[in-house]
Amino acid sequence: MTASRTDLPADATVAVRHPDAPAPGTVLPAHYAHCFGCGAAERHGLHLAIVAGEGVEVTATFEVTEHHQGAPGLAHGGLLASALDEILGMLGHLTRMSCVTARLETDFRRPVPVGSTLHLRSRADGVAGRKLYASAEGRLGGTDGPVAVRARALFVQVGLEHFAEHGRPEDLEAVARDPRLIGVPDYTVNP
Ligand SMILES: CCCCCCCC(=O)SCCNC(=O)CCNC(=O)[C@H](O)C(C)(C)COP(=O)(O)OP(=O)(O)OC[C@H]1O[C@@H](n2cnc3c(N)ncnc32)[C@H](O)[C@@H]1OP(=O)(O)O
Repeated sequence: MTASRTDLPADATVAVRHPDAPAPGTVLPAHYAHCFGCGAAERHGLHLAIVAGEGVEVTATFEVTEHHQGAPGLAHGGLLASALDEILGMLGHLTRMSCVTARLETDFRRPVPVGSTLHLRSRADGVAGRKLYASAEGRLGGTDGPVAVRARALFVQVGLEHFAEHGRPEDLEAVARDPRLIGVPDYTVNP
């Protein structure tokens, strides 16, 4: 099989849970109130409530509704990838790395019907310099249910200037006025 750009490199080390990471079972704060994946203020968002697990692992449940359709009665694949991206990105809460998705590889194994509950789980597979490698899955109906979607991802650690330089000015100004819109702790910026 051809090597993938999300394969763990030989120099990768184990991802370490930050000593100040929220305890297992804690619902993690949204990293941004208007985030499509986890923000409560985003009316059209997924509103994922993501829970810290043991080690560098998080979980969430995603209720698939008629607003998530791609084909009649079935979830849209891009939207499922968004849910996986979100639960993968939230691993940064546990490692205290401010990361953005560089690569996301998704396998769609089964159709996901409207009305189903997708049980999402992600975990960090390793770290190499600024790169965090992680994988995630979504199971239908229960944590032991059949795997419907699976993803592997590479996140790259960025400094706060990434957001300051590239974000839309009015949104950055809104955050400056109300810092509570950002729900991340003090991240480690330089590894
Ligand atoms: C708080 C976080 C919450 C997360 C919320 C959910 C996640 C998201 O939706 S994030 C939004 C979507 N993602 C983005 O907008 C990111 C857009 N991309 C970028 O800004 C840049 O390409 C970025 C930051 C990823 C990398 O750029 P840059 O900082 O210049 O680093 P660069 O030197 O190119 O790459 C660093 C390393 O990653 C590797 N890399 C970068 N992109 C990729 C890729 N697509 N595939 C494989 N490897 C890659 C590089 O090869 C390099 O490896 P090495 O260190 O071994 O040489």
